[in-house]
Amino acid sequence: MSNILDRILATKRQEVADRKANPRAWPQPTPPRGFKAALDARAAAGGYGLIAEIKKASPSKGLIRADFDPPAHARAYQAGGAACLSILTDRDYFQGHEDYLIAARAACDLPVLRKDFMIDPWQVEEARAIGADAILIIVAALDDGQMAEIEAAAFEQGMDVLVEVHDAQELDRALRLKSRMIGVNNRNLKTFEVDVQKTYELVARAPANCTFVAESGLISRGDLDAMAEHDIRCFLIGESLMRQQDVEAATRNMIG
Ligand SMILES: O=P(O)(O)OC[C@@H](O)[C@@H](O)c1c[nH]c2ccccc12
Repeated sequence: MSNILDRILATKRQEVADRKANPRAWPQPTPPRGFKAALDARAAAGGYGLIAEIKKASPSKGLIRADFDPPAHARAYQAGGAACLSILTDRDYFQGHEDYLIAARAACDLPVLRKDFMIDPWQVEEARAIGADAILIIVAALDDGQMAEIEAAAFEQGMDVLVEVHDAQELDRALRLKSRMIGVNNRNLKTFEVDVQKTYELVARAPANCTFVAESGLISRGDLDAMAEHDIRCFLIGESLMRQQDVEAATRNMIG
């Protein structure tokens, strides 16, 4: 039985093959905006470093936001105090699009993570070409050699890398890479189960010199304050902000 992550990766392999065969031409992007530096600056100043996600839909929740407007959401997140953006570009499972990233990034000054399933360094070049300032490496999706190759491609383009893990074994593998920006996804991508305890479990095993990001299932200011007691100050939040009519106010209430 294949799980949802396996299905997504199978679709992605086909998509990448099609894109390589019919590449789009992109305008020259502006230089990378420091993604990790923006997060670290907020945490160092005693605040919360928020990666606010622009997500229309997901395989676990279906449609999340009907009046989906990436540039407006980008401006609202920035005005509400977010440090960075995460923008889903996967079409088949998240109703994302690379044009959403281009439009959202042009509408604000925040560094942007291309949230997609990276399986090939070719996608890293494409990510930079559309303006991404950081990419995601999902440890559960790749072997060590693939991860290192994708990371090297990103660094070569001046981008940061968020390395995403879900258990202690994946964290050990993540720490063999060079990036010191580690995300714990509280959602298991194979079952969709969400358990914020994952963050608490793994923060204890992460080295002090890394930017540690708690991801998924964070709903309230209280969730963040509880994590801050454990020195977790950076967060990736999508659904709970995207569901609010007033995204700017919701963002400010979450981290202000
Ligand atoms: O919407 P949430 O529960 O706040 O979660 C955001 C983000 O963590 C989630 O979208 C995510 C984390 N890692 C991923 C990998 C692929 C797709 C999506 C994700």
